[in-house]
Amino acid sequence: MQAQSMLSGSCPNYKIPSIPTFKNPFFSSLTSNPSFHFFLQSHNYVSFKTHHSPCLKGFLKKLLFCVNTTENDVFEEKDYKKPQFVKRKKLAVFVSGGGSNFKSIHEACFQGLIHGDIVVLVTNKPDCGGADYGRSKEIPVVLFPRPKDEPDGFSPSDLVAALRSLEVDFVLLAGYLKLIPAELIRAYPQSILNIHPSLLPAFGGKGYYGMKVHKAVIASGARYSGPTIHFVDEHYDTGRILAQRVVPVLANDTAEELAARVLQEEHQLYVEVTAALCEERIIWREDGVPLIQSRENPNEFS
Ligand SMILES: Nc1nc2c(c(=O)[nH]1)N[C@@H](CN(C=O)c1ccc(C(=O)N[C@@H](CCC(=O)O)C(=O)O)cc1)CN2
Ligand SMILES: NCC(=O)N[C@@H]1O[C@H](COP(=O)([O-])[O-])[C@@H](O)[C@H]1O
Repeated sequence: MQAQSMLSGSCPNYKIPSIPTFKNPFFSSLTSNPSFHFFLQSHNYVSFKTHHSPCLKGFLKKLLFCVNTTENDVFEEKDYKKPQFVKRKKLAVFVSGGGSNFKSIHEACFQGLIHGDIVVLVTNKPDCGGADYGRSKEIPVVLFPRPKDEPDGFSPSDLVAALRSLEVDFVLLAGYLKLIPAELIRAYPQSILNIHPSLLPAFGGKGYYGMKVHKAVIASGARYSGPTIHFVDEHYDTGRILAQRVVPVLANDTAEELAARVLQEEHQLYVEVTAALCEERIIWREDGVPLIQSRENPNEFS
């Protein structure tokens, strides 16, 4: 039996065919069914609990295969009587500056909006605002990369080992201004996100960071800008785009005014995306485009 795509949260790293599949009437029966919901099972788990109404029971058994399963792994119906659990995730955040995105994510974890915890802060600027905030919250602060001619700081292999020992699940770059080495990217495939303050692929790449981005946007005459969250690959800002928000660029905007408008959207967007990441609601389309599955309506993707 050919492995088929699945849509529940019970099997991460699954692939789905291109969007037309979601017009399949089965999906509407799944999500329109009032009994399909999930709730926070405990501090450690988010559970996807499906009260098996008759129409749902058979449907789930047919549908819920993962690409990475074989016939032997077909989930038995009994499996679906037990709620599907999602483990609380461990996050590493990388900063170089003020750390307002880091703070937004940390606060969202504390408020229960993100099913995860920040277990380490990594920075190349140990005296930056983000590092100060991390220390004030008793989050371990790690220096990376090791500055030239300085004994402190981690090498790439040290950093990977440290993240592994802390059981980090995902890495979030939030205003980090150094190139992430291939070693770390290999160690965390499809698990490193970055937020950039323009609508990539425009105004991205080497030299495009902080106010430089907003100045270039205004100078270009662009009428819209906004944050992009993308997966990180070996180059600056070329990884797969996961989410964007659009804000207007006003005729008399200064770079500072535009930066503030974009940053406000960044804070909301990074919390929403990190929440989806920690709830395993990121789904990879067959053509390699990552999508976010709606929490409220699992057959809706954005
Ligand atoms: N492997 C990757 N590493 C990083 C990425 C990425 O996409 N892949 N994103 C950056 C963040 N970023 C844009 O979002 C970015 C940061 C810095 C630069 C840049 O030109 N940096 C300067 C040095 C600046 C400094 O040290 O003050 C440079 O490399 O010359 C461009 C884009 C984080 N890492
Ligand atoms: N190219 C990377 C880049 O420019 N990142 C940008 O740095 C700022 C960090 O602010 P914060 O430290 O207050 O989160 C944010 O605007 C982020 O998009």
